[in-house]
Amino acid sequence: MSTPHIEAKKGDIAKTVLLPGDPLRAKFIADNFLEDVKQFNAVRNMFGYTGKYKGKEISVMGTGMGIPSIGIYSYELINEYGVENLIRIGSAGAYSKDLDLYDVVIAMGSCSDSNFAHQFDLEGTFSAICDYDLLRKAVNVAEEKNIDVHVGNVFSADIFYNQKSEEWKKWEKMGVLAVEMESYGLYLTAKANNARALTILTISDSFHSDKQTTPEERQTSFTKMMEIALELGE
Ligand SMILES: Nc1nc(Cl)c2ncn([C@@H]3O[C@H](CO)[C@@H](O)[C@H]3O)c2n1
Repeated sequence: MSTPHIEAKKGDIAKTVLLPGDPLRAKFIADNFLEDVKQFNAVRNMFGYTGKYKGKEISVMGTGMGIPSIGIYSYELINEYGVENLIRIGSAGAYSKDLDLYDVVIAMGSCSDSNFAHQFDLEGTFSAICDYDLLRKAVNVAEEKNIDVHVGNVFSADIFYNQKSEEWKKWEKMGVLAVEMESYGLYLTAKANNARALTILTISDSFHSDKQTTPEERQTSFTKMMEIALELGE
């Protein structure tokens, strides 16, 4: 079997899947953390792998950047391959001045300027939230590993280079911790298709300083969020 975007056979993908935006980060995780690794996807170079972490089966696959892209992959993983737990691990920009580079943020909720929710034709605004059990497990794992985590709202943007350069300050005033570009699409797709989802982010940029991480660091470091997410396999 296959889908328009994933060439895996039924049974190739574990019930829990880590979802970095960058397929090369998926390869990094497979190469450095998993055993008995099998690659299940290379369509459009959106690499996907299944292996074992501490004896438990888990998969990792890139999603690409943006809500449309993660909307495609999360929908097919849930509905064609029976994936139950979808855990995005990615980078984000800090809106909150309390966040430093490499801090870990867990997105309890996700705001957006996306139209992705229009498909559900709701008379009102749907609150995109993570799965509570996954959130609770992730916070417990972080405490056990002495990893500080910031849990709260994020902004899932459709635009990276926003011409309204001061727009982010309005979201900061509402207590939004950070900005990324996928969690909103993941949370809506998971809720609408009876799956569980969580987003764990590492701060790679800040709106309060010019400090930046390099693309190479973004691809290979950020291991704290990986270590938390890998423990969430069932
Ligand atoms: N809008 C936006 N802004 C900032 Cl400051 C970001 N820092 C990291 N990302 C994430 O990294 C990619 C963009 O570089 C996206 O997948 C997004 O999720 C960011 N996305």
